Amino acid sequence: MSGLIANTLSVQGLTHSYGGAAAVDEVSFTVPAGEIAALLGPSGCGKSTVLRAIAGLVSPRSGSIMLGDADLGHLPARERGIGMVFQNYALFPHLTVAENIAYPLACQHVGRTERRERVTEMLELVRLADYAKRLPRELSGGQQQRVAVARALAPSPSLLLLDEPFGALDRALRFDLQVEMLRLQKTLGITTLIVTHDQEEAQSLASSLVLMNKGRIEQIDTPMAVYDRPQTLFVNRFIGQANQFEAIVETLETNATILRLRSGEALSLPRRLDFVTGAAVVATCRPEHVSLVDAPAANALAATVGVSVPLGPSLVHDLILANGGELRASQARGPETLVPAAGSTVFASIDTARCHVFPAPGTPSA
Ligand SMILES: Nc1ncnc2c1ncn2[C@@H]1O[C@H](COP(=O)(O)OP(=O)(O)OP(=O)(O)O)[C@@H](O)[C@H]1O
Repeated sequence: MSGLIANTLSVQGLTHSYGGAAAVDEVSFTVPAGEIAALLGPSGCGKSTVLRAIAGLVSPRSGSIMLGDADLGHLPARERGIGMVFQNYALFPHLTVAENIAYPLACQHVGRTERRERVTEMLELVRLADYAKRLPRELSGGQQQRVAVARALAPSPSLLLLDEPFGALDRALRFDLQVEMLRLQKTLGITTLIVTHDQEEAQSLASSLVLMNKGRIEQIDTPMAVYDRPQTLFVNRFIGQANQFEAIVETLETNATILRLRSGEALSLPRRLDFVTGAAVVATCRPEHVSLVDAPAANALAATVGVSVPLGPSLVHDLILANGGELRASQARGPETLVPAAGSTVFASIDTARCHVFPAPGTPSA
């Protein structure tokens, strides 16, 4: 496609409330020109409200939304040059595939010949050239969504907004369409913002994740950084899996910190944490940073095997700690890997260099 100039999307201090309660509070982020960012967070955290404000479908109480040099806040929705794709496709049921794609062009009074050329180009782009004359109900869910994408792209928008675009599709099809979407986005180089509550989808599509919770931003980072270096307990628990231990900071040394777990055992971390002695904290570790050993050792917690489940290339163990708490461990699985019997006693060795420690929720610094 020619003529597309990618623009940076910049959202600053966006705040909105429906009635009294704040739905979005001082949200700021940028999506660099030509990149994909994902707005990610649990249901009700305000993702769709941010998207609707950018699209011009709600008027935020305050904040600015810029696309390149254009202040979108002063433009009506139809003049913002934004393509949108929703979860429910929203195709016109009585129009053919070609007519659906041509519709926004007709609204813009694009001439018949140019319209036809553009529809052909879009159908080829989403690989549906043979389906032009079909009605939406004669297509699969995945094909309907590709038509919705083609229709959004037909008027050459400067920004593409996707709201849970693959939410209605099954897992395998979702993956196919995500790959397809990445190919399209790379081909067109269009600045794209996708809203999803599916962390895998966000991680596979976006170069940057904007993590939201209760109307606020918790962290903005690359998918790898939010997984490896979560800044809050919420992010740590929302992205991937995390075992959690309530603990007190017992000793702070130059290059080590000893945490006393609620269960009475100690964990020694090979770095000095930025807490005071006696602080209530929550330590977390990913299942892949817990390994099973058969003898007591430093940073190894006595446990009983609840169940061990092979999940593709991994063997996942659900362990029960001496104090009744649960702990999940995950190890790479080979043909020779022994599966421990349920009820057997093991020691769960925690890689404390990979643990994260956060203020306990409810403490003054949390
Ligand atoms: N039209 C509305 N009127 C009143 N409250 C609303 C309206 N739309 C959303 N809300 C409220 O605003 C908050 C944020 O909603 P929003 O739809 O932006 O969240 P979301 O993160 O997109 O959720 P989901 O993933 O479930 O779609 C929620 O508490 C929701 O109940």
